[in-house]
Amino acid sequence: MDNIQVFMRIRPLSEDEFKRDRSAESAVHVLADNTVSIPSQRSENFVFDFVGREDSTQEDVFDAIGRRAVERCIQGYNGTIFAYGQTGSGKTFTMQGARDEFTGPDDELRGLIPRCFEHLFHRIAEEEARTAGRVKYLCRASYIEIYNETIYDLLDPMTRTCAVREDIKRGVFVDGVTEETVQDPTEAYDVFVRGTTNRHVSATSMNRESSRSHSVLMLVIQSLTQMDTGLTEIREARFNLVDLAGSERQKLANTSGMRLKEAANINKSLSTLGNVINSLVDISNGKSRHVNYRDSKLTFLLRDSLGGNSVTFIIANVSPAMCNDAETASTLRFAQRAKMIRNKAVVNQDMHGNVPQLQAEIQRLKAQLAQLKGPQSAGGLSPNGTLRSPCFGEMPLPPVSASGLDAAAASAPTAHQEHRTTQYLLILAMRKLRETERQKARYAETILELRNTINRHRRQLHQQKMVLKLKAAEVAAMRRNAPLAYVATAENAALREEITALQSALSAQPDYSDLLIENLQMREDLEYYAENAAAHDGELPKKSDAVQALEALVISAAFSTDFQGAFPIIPDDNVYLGLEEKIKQSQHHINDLELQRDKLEFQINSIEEDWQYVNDGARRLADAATDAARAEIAETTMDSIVGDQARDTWQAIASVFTQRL
Ligand SMILES: Nc1ncnc2c1ncn2[C@@H]1O[C@H](COP(=O)(O)OP(=O)(O)OP(=O)(O)O)[C@@H](O)[C@H]1O
Repeated sequence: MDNIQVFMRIRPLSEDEFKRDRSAESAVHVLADNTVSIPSQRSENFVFDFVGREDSTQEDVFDAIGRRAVERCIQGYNGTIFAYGQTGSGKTFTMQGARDEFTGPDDELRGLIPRCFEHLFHRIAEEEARTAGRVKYLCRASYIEIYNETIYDLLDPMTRTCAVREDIKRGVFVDGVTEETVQDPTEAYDVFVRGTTNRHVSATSMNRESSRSHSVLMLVIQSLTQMDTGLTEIREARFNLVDLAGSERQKLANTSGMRLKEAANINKSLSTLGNVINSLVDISNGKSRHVNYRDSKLTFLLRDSLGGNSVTFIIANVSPAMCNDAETASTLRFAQRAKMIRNKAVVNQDMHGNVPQLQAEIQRLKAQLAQLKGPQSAGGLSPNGTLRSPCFGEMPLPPVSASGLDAAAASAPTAHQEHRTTQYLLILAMRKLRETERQKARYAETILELRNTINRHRRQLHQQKMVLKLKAAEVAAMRRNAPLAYVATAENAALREEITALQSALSAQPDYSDLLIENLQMREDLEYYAENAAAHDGELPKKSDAVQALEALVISAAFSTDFQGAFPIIPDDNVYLGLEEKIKQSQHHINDLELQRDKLEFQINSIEEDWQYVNDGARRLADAATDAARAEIAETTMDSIVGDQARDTWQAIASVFTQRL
């Protein structure tokens, strides 16, 4: 059992970060070659297998990680390198390098991927030469992107999306993904560049950012060794180079539509990764836990890399800036936890040969078994012709022909060598048997998990139906209460009409000032007449009497009934303002009610739509005749669903139908 190896890499401070912090002080303090802390976050000390400082070169990182990973893959072990960290922390720089193009082995800034290609093919050439051609290597490369919980084939962007599947023979694999044979670093790098270009093109045309998706470059390294017996030993290692999406949590607030779905899926896949790691850490500490690998495409696909059959390396990339110290601390905590996971890597090997060769080998082995293993040994032949194994108890042996025994006796000088071959083949058989047992246990676990999920979703479905009913009742009640809204609207309309009438009456009324002007005019006239009255005393009334009379006339005229009828009453200003305020309040109230109604209707519609998709999809799944058709229905239905609960339910239903999704 080997722990996952964790390497931390601090990138140099960027210009923007320097401007923002106005300081070049690093948030990360390197205390020793493998120990760091973040004082501004009052963090504990973090201990890793290797700490790459700001001035670490790409060559340093390759020497610490890439070279070791390639060596293990050449021997037949699975290997994985993950680059983890917040957006902009240097994941792509570490994995790919500074440029999108491959400028050759002299480029100092090329990353782990090109360097691994170079070392891999250099070692293959060495091994083939050392064994004088008895060992031959074959490499295949594929390249995928996981975005929004969907797998895209980056080497064939025109194809539909791919599905992750599992079977006893191949383990977990991406079904239908393009695999290209590569024979040297340039061919391998060409595959990588093509995939990267397709990723950028898709990102631009589909309006998505590469920092929001995971990319996985997968190499299958097969070695074929020709044995003296005529049999061929096949070793197969899978080497995954993974550039993860930015590890910061995506904000769901003020996000909607595709962006909301995207952010929710990134959070989901990252939190699943965190949950898987937490469960594995618990298991390493002796607790019994179920690991939910199937909760995200990434963890399911890379199941072996986390707690399984793989030599795994995690590179925790961080920024040194003070403004990123919280994210940096979070990355280091994640990496610290991941370091506790224990993997069990074994060489993946198998034997192949034609039927006569295999039959001959079996005969020879049977003979050796009969000859070399006595009934006294811990594992050996019992008198009744069965093989006692320490692991499996008594197992019946295939019949041994007399000629086989004779042949074995005749070949006594090579008995020791053949005994070793027998042991070797038996170990292989045992391993296979154990692997099958483990697989069976895993299937049983998965079935149990699915049953639990289905039951949980049944309960959720029931609850959702209840919620739906309640919401429908609420809407019905709102609709019943709608007369209130109508009353308010009618009241509002009546008030508006009243105001319009008042305004038109106001404009139709002769201006009071006109009357005053007329009054003043008349006063002037009166003064004129009064001045002349002295000359004509006795003919005209006195000036003061005339003014009084005129004023009395005006006042009495202004309040006479006839006058009131001719000029509508001007409302008081306060009444007018009060009315306007009332109208405004009614309008707000109506708007609120309408908003609430729209919101509820929208929620109900999306729930109903989701369930419609789920039901339709389930019906179509039941009718679908082939696995491929079922997988397609499962994928397209999933894309159409927005709500999380409906998605979970659909995943459970779809996986029951398709069994392997
Ligand atoms: N060790 C380093 N030395 C010099 N420059 C670096 C280093 N690491 C990262 N950079 C630079 O920092 C910037 C961000 O790096 P990069 O794109 O690799 O981040 P990332 O983590 O992959 O971001 P995303 O999640 O958005 O893909 C790039 O301009 C890159 O060239």
